[in-house]
Amino acid sequence: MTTEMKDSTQPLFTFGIIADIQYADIDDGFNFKHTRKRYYRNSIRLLRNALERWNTENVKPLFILQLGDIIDGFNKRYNMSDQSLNTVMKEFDSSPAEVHHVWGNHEFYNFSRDTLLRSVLNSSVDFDSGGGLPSTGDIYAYHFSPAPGYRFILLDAYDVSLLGREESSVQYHQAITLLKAHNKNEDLNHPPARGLTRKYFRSLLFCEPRTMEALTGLEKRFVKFNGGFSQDQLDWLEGVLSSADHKLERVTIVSHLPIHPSSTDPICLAWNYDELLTIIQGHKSVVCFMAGHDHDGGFHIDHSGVHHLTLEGVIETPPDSDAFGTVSVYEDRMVLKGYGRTFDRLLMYPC
Ligand SMILES: Nc1ncnc2c1ncn2[C@@H]1O[C@H](COP(=O)(O)OP(=O)(O)O)[C@@H](O)[C@H]1O
Repeated sequence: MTTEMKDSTQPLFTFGIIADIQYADIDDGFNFKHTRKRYYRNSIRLLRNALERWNTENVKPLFILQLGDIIDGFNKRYNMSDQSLNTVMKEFDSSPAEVHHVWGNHEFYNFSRDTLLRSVLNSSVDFDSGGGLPSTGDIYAYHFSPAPGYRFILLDAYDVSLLGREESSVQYHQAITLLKAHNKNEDLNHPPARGLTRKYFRSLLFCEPRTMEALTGLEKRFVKFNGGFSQDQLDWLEGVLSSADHKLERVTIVSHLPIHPSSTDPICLAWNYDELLTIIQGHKSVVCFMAGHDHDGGFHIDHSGVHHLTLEGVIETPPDSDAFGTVSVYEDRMVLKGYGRTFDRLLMYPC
């Protein structure tokens, strides 16, 4: 190989990914169902491990994607929200690259939407690449292009939600109407009836979509700790993706909530995941969708060849392990190098 020829093993660029740090200066605990241990103090040590790794990689990441739930909701109860956010952001000071922050439910347990928009967690302020924001001012979504031919889009999965929205807002009204139509429980964090198993569902392939959703447990997503994407945001996304198609870009979309039922426990899905899927499957530029929220992680390649990666959560990762990754971007693929609980994955672009 001559020196002029491009070395195909050398990535065009790399980036880091990490999800659900949920830091709090409190003793270890458990998730709601008491099935998973949560290591609240140690999560900052695992973030440190990730940053140390990214700082010592041969090819330093160009940016880091922090996929939401950076501090835990318990901070609010102990009046430690600002203090804990400062602690985590101090760790990020040693980041070798710019950090893009996604917002999850725990951001809204700690802060109002207005506060978040004015906070260090609003990375759109630094990285909006010109006209990148939806026209409605308080949707936290933007896109950026770290290298020619590549675009990343951050979505606001709590745009229509009971979390972070004023009760008088249109979005709150839409959220409560939708939730109550699907969830009859007094406590809206408690999911609606489970539905039947997937095995039984296979024999019922031809039933109505709504019945199918109930039977497969997809209705479980209608809980207060999830949210959805407004029509304004979907219209904006359509526009960004049409432009990316036109420019023959490779697009990766990120949100706190996963949008493919096969990439997560359905209790973690965005409410209108189906509308998102329809949009991204209609745009050939999209190669990958990354999310957090389901701490067990998940992965699926949909019928359009789009990769749906749900990253394992730091908060439920034992102190002797890790949960983060470095993604190397090539002309025909992305390669995820996972650490600890996070798997290595080859993400070939759809043809
Ligand atoms: N089955 C349930 N019934 C009632 N509340 C629940 C249920 N599952 C979760 N919650 C509540 O919803 C919120 C989010 O749940 P949690 O498991 O802590 O989510 P996360 O993974 O985002 O931390 C918490 O306040 C939790 O207590």
